[in-house]
Amino acid sequence: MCGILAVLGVSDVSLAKRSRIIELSRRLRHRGPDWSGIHSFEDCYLAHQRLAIVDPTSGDQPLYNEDKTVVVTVNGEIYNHEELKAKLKPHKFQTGSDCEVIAHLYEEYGEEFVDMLDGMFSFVLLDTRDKSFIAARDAIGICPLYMGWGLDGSVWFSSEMKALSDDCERFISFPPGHLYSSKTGGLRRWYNPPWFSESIPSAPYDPLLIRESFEKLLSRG
Ligand SMILES: NC(=O)CC[C@H](N)C(=O)O
Repeated sequence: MCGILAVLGVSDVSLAKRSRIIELSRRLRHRGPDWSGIHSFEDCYLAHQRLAIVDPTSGDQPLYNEDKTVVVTVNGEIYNHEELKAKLKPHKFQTGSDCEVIAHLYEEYGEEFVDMLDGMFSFVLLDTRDKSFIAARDAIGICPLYMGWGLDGSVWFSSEMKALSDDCERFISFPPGHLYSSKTGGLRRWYNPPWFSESIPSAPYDPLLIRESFEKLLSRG
C-alpha cells in the first residue's frame, strides 16, 4: 500500500494549514505504518505514509532529483526500475527506492515519461522550478487515487477519499491510465495500447457465432 496526499496551490500558507494537512495525511496511516513524511514548497504540500517494500532503510518519501527541485510522492512498485536507472546513467540516485526513478525520468523526458513505467502506481510530482505538477495512475488502476478541488482553488490528490472529503468542494475518482498536468489543466489518457478502443461494438450478440469462432480459433493449432 502506502498513502499519498498532495495539496497544491492553497491560499492559506499558515502553520495551522500545514498542521491540518499533516492531520489529514494521518488518516492514511493504516496504509503505511513505517514512515510519515511531508515536503512543503510555498503553497504546495506533498505527504507520504510509507509501507516500506524496496530499500526499507533509505527509500523514505517524498523522493527527489539531485538538486531537490523535483519532488515526488508515490504509492506503488515500479517493476522495471533497474532497467530505467540504466537509461539514466548521468543521474545520481540518493536512495535504492524503485520510485526515485520517477523524479529523474521527469527531469530527463518531461511528463511524457509515464508510459515508460512498468508497474502499479499512483503518484504526484511537483516541479518547484515552475511550480507545475503532474499526477498519474497506473494503466488499470491497481493503486487507488482520488482528486479534489478546494474552494480556494487548490488541487488535491489522495490515496483515499477520507483525506479529501472534509476539505474539498468536490472530488472524483482519478481515472486509471490517465495523467493530470497543471500545465494543460486537464486529464488525459497516457495509456494508449494499439488494441485499446472505447467504442461499443455494434454487431448484435450472437452466442452461436461466438462459440463457432472460438472453436475455430482453438482448433487452428
Ligand atoms: N507500499 C508502497 O507503495 C511502496 C512504495 C515503494 N515502492 C517502497 O518500497 O517504499
